[in-house]
Amino acid sequence: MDLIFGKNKKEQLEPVKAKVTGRIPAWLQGTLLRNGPGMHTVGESRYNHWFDGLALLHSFTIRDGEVHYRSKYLRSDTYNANIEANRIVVSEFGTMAYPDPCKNIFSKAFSYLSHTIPDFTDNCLINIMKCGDDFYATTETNYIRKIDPWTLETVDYRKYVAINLATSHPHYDGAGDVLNMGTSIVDKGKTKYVIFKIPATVPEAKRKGKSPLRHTEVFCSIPSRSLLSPSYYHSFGISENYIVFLEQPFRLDILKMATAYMRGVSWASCMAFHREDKTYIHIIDQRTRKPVPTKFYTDAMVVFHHVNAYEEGDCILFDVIAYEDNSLYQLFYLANLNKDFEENCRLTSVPTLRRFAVPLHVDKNAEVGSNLIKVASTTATALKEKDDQVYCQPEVLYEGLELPRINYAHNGKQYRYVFAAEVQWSPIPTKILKYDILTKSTLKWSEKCCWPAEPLFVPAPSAKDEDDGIILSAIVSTDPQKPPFLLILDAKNFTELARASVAVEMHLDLHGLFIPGTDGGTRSQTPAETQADEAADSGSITGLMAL
Ligand SMILES: CC1=C(/C=C/C(C)=C/C=C/C(C)=C/C=O)C(C)(C)CCC1
Ligand SMILES: [Fe+2]
Repeated sequence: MDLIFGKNKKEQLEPVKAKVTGRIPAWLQGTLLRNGPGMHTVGESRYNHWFDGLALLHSFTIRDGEVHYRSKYLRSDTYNANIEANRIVVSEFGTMAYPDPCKNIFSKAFSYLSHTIPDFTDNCLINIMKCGDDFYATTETNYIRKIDPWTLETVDYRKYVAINLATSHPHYDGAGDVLNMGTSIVDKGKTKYVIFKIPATVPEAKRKGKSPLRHTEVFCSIPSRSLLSPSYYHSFGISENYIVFLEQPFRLDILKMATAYMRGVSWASCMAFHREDKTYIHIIDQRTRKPVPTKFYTDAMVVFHHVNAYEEGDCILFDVIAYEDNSLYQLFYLANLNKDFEENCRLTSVPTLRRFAVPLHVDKNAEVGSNLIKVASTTATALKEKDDQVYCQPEVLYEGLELPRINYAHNGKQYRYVFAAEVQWSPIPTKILKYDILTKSTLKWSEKCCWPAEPLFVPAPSAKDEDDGIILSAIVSTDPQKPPFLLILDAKNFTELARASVAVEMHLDLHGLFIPGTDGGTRSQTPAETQADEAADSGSITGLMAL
């Protein structure tokens, strides 16, 4: 297990050709670009948690049935400072670090001393976001990093919107505009959740060569129930007209965070799950940009991933992967992910796919205790309570899955299939599955000693059905005889179409995206082109030039 989790991975800067077996569909052309932690020790110092690892981007470029692989560490300030000091000098989720006192290399570190809420890491290890023509590596702090082979420019969200944390799971609308949300901790003492929009394109006259990020606008904000302990969240949901945000009782303690550096404790130790509290369900109307005033709530739970949300009849249905507690984050301490991990790494609650139903119009005269959900497609309930609150109870659809993906063309709309990794009592996936919400049946893929990453759906060009397309997943193995490979499954029947094996040490990644097209990855931007882009402040890049 240490091989998969704790070991530093070498970057593969030159593209290496994969050995393809089977047949890759001719229409599948593009680059699968993914992100995840790849370096867990620097010099003699080691990170405590798997989510602390330095971001390693990797990509599979598929063209005319051939696949090329490459990988590169994100040249963040954090990476550069660590490498230069030859030890960890920037704090991460589970590791508190101190700047190198001998070298004035890293200004971020020094602002720890002068701000109540310290400057966070720019080690963007979780996901990739597309913004207009640009791609960014993302994490959960205020930093995103434009991925460009020459500049690897850092972008501080705070230049455009007042937030200290942001999710690494933005949504996209039909026009490609980005919708994301973050938490503003220090805005005049009013802790709030901020939903913001970054347009994909800006009319030339307004753009003046500037990045679309300059046109970021606050869409709506929601005050935190508690000023000093806002909710932690990893994603949110959107339907055609609404946004779903869960204010869960898994919270950050701002006072603890402000003193963490002095006390020598990690950010993770400033988070706590309050099982005695409720989970508040905020529904924001995208047309009015205002929250629906009714107070909806459910029992305490921990959600990292929203799957989808859509409107049906007079209610909004939304699906999430939920836990009874926060044991997931506890299990990814590297000390647990060793040879005894089967014993050490048991989740105390299995992640379950739960469907919630929230009534959009609450009849003031409805009887207390009555179920306000009238749609026949779900057994989820929403009970009217005496103080006009509504208590929502979910329908459990499936037990034992994480890292959900859908056909994104169905995001916000009625949908049928969830692609995910199967996990039971251990957080590490051993199977990929397709769950059919309509028939409640599953299809699975697994192979001995194989550890699959999040399965990503790519639609076929002339797709008619929701599952007309393929599934891509990067697989690492614990069998030294079996090199890692990109698995390509037919999304309809889950049969293997092809695999592309590469003789490299591959890391287990977290999230990513597929960039369709034939130009990705083969052409590198020349320094002159980059300079021209930079001058225009647009920095357009395509495909694998991102690495
Ligand atoms: C550094 C930092 C944070 C980092 C959180 C991370 C890195 C979370 C990763 C989550 C993943 C990978 C979840 C997968 O499902 C916090 C807690 C926001 C608090 C502020 C400082
Ligand atoms: Fe995630």
